[in-house]
Amino acid sequence: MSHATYSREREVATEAVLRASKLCTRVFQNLVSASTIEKKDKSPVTIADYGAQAVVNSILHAAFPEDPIVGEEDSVELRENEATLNKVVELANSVVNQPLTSSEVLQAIDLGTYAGGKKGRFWTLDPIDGTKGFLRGEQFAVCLALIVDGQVQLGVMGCPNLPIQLSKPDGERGCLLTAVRNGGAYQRSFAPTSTDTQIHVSSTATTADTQFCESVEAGHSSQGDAADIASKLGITKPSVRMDSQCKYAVIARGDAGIYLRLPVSATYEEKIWDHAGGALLVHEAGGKVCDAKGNPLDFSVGRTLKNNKGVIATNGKLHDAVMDAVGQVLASKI
Ligand SMILES: Nc1ncnc2c1ncn2[C@@H]1O[C@H](COP(=O)(O)O)[C@@H](OP(=O)(O)O)[C@H]1O
Ligand SMILES: [Mg+2]
Ligand SMILES: [Mg+2]
Ligand SMILES: [Mg+2]
Repeated sequence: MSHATYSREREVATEAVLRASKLCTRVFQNLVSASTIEKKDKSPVTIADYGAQAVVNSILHAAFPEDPIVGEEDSVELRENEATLNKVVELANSVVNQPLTSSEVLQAIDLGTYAGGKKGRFWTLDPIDGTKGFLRGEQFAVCLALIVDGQVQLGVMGCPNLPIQLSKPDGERGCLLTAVRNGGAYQRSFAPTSTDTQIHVSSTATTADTQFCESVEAGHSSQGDAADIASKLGITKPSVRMDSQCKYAVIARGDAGIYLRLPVSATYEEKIWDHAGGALLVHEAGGKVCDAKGNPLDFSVGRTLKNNKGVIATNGKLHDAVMDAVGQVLASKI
């Protein structure tokens, strides 16, 4: 089968994500302390969010000046706060080759205001997915994806705190995950000499034996519904709770077989940058992704997944059984 390999896009996206990941780790080490956590001070993650978006957008823009970007952040509040802006500029410049001025940093951030849609190609960026995980020192991810005519073609995700092997939490951390449509899903470490290893979903066909994962945040996914679904599937092990699109990564690597993200409100629309790269990773690793009604995720309708409700990702073999249980539990709700 012939297909686009997006090799140049992949190379540039990898470089951008690795540099932004380095920036995030630097912010965590220098600015997050017991006292910021205790005070629920969100300023470190705000700085890392802006810095990572500036770095990724400026690298993308230099390589592909015509490509629009749908990014989570914009510079409106940053323009009001000079002290924060100075920190963002300093941090961004600590990971890029060509230093940026403050106005270039602001402009780079605002390259992310594109509306998305079904025609042409654009990037979508979540500079830090899992902001709450970042502040807790747990999982977060820098997530970048390329969407062409409404379909995700490339996903690159940097997960600085994710162990290379989930079963070895004290082993090497920092995973770079990449998927290209019809080209497979891959993982490597952050080490410059590391090379891609192809990854695959688990082959488990028995729901009762499966590890399921969900968000840490009760406000992002209905954990009550997830528990009811797990119980219908005969799953007795507690869920693995993890922030960010690292959940898609652990499904794609076969560490877990089911990811449930069940609607908590009738009005919330999932954002495309929260799912584009992760969904392609699972698909290319041999799994399946859809919404709570079984519909494919529709990345062609703007900045949100307004045609979908919730997200279910599985290793594929378990998909029908999971959707059956989801249907029973959510029947009267969606
Ligand atoms: N009510 C809600 N339902 C589902 N997702 C929500 C939500 N409110 C916020 N989110 C999204 O959940 C993302 C984190 O996902 P998870 O819970 O899987 O870690 C957040 O990304 P950011 O952290 O990038 O803002 C945010 O976009
Ligand atoms: Mg996010
Ligand atoms: Mg984010
Ligand atoms: Mg956010």
